[in-house]
Amino acid sequence: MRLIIAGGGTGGHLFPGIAVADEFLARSPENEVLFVGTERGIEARLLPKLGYKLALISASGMKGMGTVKKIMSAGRLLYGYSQSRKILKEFRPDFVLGVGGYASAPIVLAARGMGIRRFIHEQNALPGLTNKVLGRFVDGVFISMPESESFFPKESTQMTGNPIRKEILWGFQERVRSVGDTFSILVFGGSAGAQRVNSALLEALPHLAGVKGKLRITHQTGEKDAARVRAGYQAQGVQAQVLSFIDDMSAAYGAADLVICRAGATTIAEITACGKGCIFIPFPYAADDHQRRNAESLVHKNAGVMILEEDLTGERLAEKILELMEHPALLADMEKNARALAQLDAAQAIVAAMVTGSRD
Ligand SMILES: CC(=O)N[C@H]1[C@@H](OP(=O)(O)OP(=O)(O)OC[C@H]2O[C@@H](n3ccc(=O)[nH]c3=O)[C@H](O)[C@@H]2O)O[C@H](CO)[C@@H](O)[C@@H]1O
Repeated sequence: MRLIIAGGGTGGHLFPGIAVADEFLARSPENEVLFVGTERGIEARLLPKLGYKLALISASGMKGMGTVKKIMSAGRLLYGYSQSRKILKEFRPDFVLGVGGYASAPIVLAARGMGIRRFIHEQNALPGLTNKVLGRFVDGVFISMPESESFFPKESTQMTGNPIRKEILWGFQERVRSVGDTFSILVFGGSAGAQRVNSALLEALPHLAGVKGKLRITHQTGEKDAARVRAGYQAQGVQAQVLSFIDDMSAAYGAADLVICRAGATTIAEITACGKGCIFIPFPYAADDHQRRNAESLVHKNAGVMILEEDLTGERLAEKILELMEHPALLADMEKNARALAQLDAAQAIVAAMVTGSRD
């Protein structure tokens, strides 16, 4: 069988797609997967390294744009639609899965026009514009959080969870925690890094001076901020491994006693799968403030704590870190509650539903 996985742009859309692709290929040596995305998305950088084929189409978003840009964007989507028809004719997939991001729209709609079975997966508590529209034109909608159910047709929507890459699932079983008197913190700001989170950490360091010898920090900054953040740690004499992107998230989660991060949906799914205590700092400008909703789904179950950006100061962040460092029982509770929310079989459920054509 052949499957097209369309969409991406950011890691939060792409990585669940990769988890589904791995599961689909594991089912039969005859199965084939083709990804479809844009040259600007993270897919163009990552998929070739992983050995996946990627076809590029033209697409861009429209939300929040002026009239001229909207017209240009509509033109790109139309062109993307005709490119998608060509890809579908050549690859002849049995089904198409849109994983969100604007690149999924042209191909899912072209699949509809050609009578090819098509599905979408929504990672967030509040769906993005692309998926809200596509939900009406697909055979099945897979959701990750119950909060998004009401945005899609009831009869074709299935709660599966958010697929997690196998290396992260396996890493969870092999995780290594800090030994002795050290405390490991993993800081990352979603797939692109987050300048505001980076600054907050640097601002927190003076308030953590009393424990700085115990801290082992791994900090992902995003491409543009690595040098500044590295210099910030050095200036304050705090040991930290500063990276622009972390390729091996499994090891990074495994080693962490505490995670400090944004609240992208795929991050949230991984935190639950790995059972990590977490301080979430939602990105306040994500569409419809969906990161806050994502974080709340854990915070309301005492499976994480949240600091909103409007309340974020170095001092506040340091206070939370110290509280969790000094009260391991609080952290252990959070870990247990996070793990209870994990849905570890999302990739299997999605592939099973697509292959059998039935909701299971
Ligand atoms: C600003 C914005 O709108 N971001 C959205 C985007 O976030 P973003 O792309 O940041 O996605 P998530 O936070 O959900 O996931 C990040 C993914 O990147 C991986 N990772 C991250 C850092 C790193 O160095 N290495 C690495 O591999 C993580 O393990 C995870 O798999 O898509 C998510 C899923 O639709 C949304 O919930 C987010 O709101």
